[in-house]
Amino acid sequence: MTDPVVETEPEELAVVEPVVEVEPAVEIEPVVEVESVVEGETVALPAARETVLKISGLVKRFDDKTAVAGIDLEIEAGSFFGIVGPNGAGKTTTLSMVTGLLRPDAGTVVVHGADVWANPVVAKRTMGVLPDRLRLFDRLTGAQLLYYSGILHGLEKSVVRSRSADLSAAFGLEDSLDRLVSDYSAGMTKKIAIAAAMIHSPRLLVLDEPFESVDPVSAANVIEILQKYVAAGGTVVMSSHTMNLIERICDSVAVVVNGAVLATGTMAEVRGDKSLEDRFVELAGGRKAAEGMEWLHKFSD
Ligand SMILES: Nc1ncnc2c1ncn2[C@@H]1O[C@H](COP(=O)(O)OP(=O)(O)OP(=O)(O)O)[C@@H](O)[C@H]1O
Repeated sequence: MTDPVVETEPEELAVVEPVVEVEPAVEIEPVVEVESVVEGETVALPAARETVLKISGLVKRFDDKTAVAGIDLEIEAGSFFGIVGPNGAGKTTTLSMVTGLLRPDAGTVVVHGADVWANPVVAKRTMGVLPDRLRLFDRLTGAQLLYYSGILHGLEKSVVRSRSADLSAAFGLEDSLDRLVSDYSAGMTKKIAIAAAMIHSPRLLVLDEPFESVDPVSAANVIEILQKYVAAGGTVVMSSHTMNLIERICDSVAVVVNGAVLATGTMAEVRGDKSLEDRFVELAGGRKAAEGMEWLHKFSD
């Protein structure tokens, strides 16, 4: 098969004035105040926020292994939602079914009213996805990957160019846009993949382990971009093993163990009076004592 020919103008991209602000997502009112009369007094009540993502009865089996055993979650617009769980808990399997990459055995996923499996074109239009294991077209340059991502989402070329410039500046990738993505470091690959997921300003970003391999300075940068996106009404759903990071940046969380949600709610509700890490370890079945490894303490030479 011949390599795809992509029309990009990297030189032009490089000279565009970089703007660090990422364009805000599709505008959604973050919190709506409504007037309500209670016993003669007028008080402001927060209106119910729109549900962006509704996961109902999601199940996935691989032969005799049940990876996801009936997950229900409802995520509101403007949430920064973290999914945490031990290795093999079913986080990636769940997010793959949410984003239309893996067909569920049972259950439904509805994104902004559109069923991901019954109405995939509409549902996927409102989503930006950072998949597990970075399934990217890595024989493209960074500029080409951003260009393709924008054009495939139906953006005008001029919009793709200006957003590519904004994103590459915001993610610190301006000097690497002409290099093949396959030659990027793990952290750079993650950043270009997140940038590609954001280029069409989706209402919902689903990010599987977005900060794995990303250095602390870049992570702080990416977090700031995501926080501004959420403040503008966008919604982030991300998985991570890094408890203090999730605790710091997410307002809501779900703890998934053995394919089931053991706790979900606001960060304060799930954490209680503990740290998220202690609560997580408690829900995940406690720490394992490292016994039976005495051979490791007697060196073979
Ligand atoms: N394609 C597959 N074929 C067979 N088993 C699979 C497949 N994908 C996942 N599994 C199994 O499903 C379970 C859940 O895996 P999953 O990758 O969703 O976990 P995870 O919570 O994302 O783990 P980690 O934190 O280690 O990435 C595991 O037992 C895994 O071995």
